[in-house]
Amino acid sequence: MAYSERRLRIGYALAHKKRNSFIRPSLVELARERGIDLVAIDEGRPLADHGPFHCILHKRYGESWKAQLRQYEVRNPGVLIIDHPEAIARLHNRISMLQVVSELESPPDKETFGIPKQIVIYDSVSLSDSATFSALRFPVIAKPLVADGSAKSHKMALVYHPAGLAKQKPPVVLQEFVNHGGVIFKVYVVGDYVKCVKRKSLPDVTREKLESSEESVSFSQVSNLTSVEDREVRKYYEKMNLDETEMPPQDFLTKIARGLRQATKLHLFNFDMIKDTNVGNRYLVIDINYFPGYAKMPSYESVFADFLWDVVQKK
Ligand SMILES: Nc1ncnc2c1ncn2[C@@H]1O[C@H](COP(=O)(O)OP(=O)(O)OP(=O)(O)O)[C@@H](O)[C@H]1O
Ligand SMILES: O=P(O)(O)O[C@H]1[C@H](O)[C@@H](O)[C@H](OP(=O)(O)O)[C@@H](OP(=O)(O)O)[C@H]1O
Ligand SMILES: [Mg+2]
Ligand SMILES: [Mg+2]
Repeated sequence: MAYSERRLRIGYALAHKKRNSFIRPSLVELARERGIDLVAIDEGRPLADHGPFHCILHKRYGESWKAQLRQYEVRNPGVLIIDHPEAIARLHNRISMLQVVSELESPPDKETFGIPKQIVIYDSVSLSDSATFSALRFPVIAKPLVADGSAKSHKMALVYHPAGLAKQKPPVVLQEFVNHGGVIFKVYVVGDYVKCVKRKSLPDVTREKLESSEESVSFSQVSNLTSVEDREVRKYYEKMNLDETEMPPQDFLTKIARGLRQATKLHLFNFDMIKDTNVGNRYLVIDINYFPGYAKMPSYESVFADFLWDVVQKK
């Protein structure tokens, strides 16, 4: 790629934790060498007092912030907002998030994709009414409906039996648990760039396990776990070899990523995918996250420098 004399000014508005994990010196330096200046947007001052920017990267919420972005765009029609709050909001609800996947056409390839069967429950009365969840097979995962990045929104439970539902807090999504060999594929999307990595996931649930287990078990952010306390689970991971798990084909992932990008109008997200062990070559998307932990992606610095340069040129 030819980098001209032109320099790009990219403003970023990120919460403290995100800023620390994403805006690393290695990113700032590589971007600078390639003619891109990454400039912090100070939360304590109005956005209008900042700039000018070619592009604004952000993961910040709230009505005031949304209004400021709208106003900034009106006053600076050349600025590129990555991404628009209305588009991001779709990922803050675990039903609308996966609805996008269901609307995509699964390619007539060897591999197919979809989402697990799920329902949403808004009140405690329905949680104790077996008619509500008669269409679901247990175990299920109870996930908070809201997925806004808060610690609460990551708190889940693997519910083995209907009796375990009483403890769950509506509004909650009940999603069928699908055995997938304990490996999850995290597919990072940065514009046209698509990179898949493997991570540890929840272990498969055998029939014996289902019969002998208590009603439910709580967990949070399994794929980011650094230590595992449960002895049985630890043994499962020791036996499982992540390296031996075959990656889904890149062109298959690229097609899904492109479909999701077009449908959501988002540039920066990742999606979690599992492979159903009971159905050959059937993949299920279970989660989509806006602006995920990109620094865990190999060479994220150059991927972002290329992306920012290209996306501003296209505007
Ligand atoms: N339907 C499912 N079948 C099997 N395992 C699942 C299913 N849904 C979720 N999991 C497991 O639970 C984990 C957490 O679920 P999910 O990804 O929806 O939560 P999250 O808190 O939004 O995660 P993230 O940290 O990626 O935002 C997954 O990484 C996977 O290991
Ligand atoms: O990259 P993966 O493994 O998918 O996990 C990410 C979550 O999905 C993101 O939601 C986290 O970012 P936020 O804490 O800003 O929501 C993000 O936090 P990070 O950027 O601080 O690493 C990660 O935990
Ligand atoms: Mg996830
Ligand atoms: Mg998520």
